[in-house]
Amino acid sequence: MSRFHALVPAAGSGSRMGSARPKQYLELNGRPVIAHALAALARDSRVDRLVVVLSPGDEWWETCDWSSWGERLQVLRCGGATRAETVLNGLEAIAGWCGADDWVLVHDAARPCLPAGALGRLIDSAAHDPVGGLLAVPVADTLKRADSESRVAATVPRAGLWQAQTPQMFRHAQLRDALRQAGADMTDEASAIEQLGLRPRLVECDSRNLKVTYPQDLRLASLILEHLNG
Ligand SMILES: Nc1ccn([C@@H]2O[C@H](COP(=O)(O)OP(=O)(O)OP(=O)(O)O)[C@@H](O)[C@H]2O)c(=O)n1
Ligand SMILES: C[C@](O)(CO)[C@H](O)COP(=O)(O)O
Repeated sequence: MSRFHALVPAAGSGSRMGSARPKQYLELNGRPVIAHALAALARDSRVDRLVVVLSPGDEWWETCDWSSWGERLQVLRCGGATRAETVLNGLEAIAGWCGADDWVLVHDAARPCLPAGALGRLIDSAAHDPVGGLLAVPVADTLKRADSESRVAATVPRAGLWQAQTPQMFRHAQLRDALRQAGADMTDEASAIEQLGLRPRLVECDSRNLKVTYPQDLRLASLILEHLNG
């Protein structure tokens, strides 16, 4: 039977955050951002192992206390120059024990507020899908395409447009093959799967599952976590 594993790319530098330490290690309601992301995944008992992929030069992981996690949490230091490289390196590294048909849920270290219900819905629906799927949010605002002078060149119809989030859940071997064939600049796993001619399932989530990208996102994440855990 196929198992479920989480793979958390955490080798980014957080350039848009502009902080002294990578954003996944910034303190958020008493613990690092990445600890919230891992805890959200761990809450679903179907998730077997949680694999974190760090940059080889990461100096921050060891400064946090992971002693309560035990062997369910595994740490790899094989992150790459792009998110896609980090994920591919992680998939290659776990190929020794991860079954080809096991499901891998790739989740950003920088998404600390994943609601339990959304994770459950993703696993429930993608596990019965021939391709797999991802959490995403239907676009809510009117969309403008800008010209080079920041003037509106066009209004883009939003019907059918979704914002991709994580987790993104695909079978190990298929995702590894897709990422091997795709360029290193793919910004999500679904893009690589789409390049195989497949159509990942969109599973609706909401804006609580934000990615901490800019400084103001931390305050918002803090409030969301209080609401989720309150
Ligand atoms: N070479 C990289 C780049 C990104 N990531 C991870 O991918 C997730 C989402 O990426 P993003 O928000 O773009 O993170 P950063 O690359 O750190 O941020 P920025 O683009 O602002 O530099 C994060 O968990 C980040 O650590 C990674 O593992 N390896
Ligand atoms: C995978 C992702 O979280 C989906 O929104 C995202 O693509 C991460 O990278 P980005 O460069 O910040 O879009």
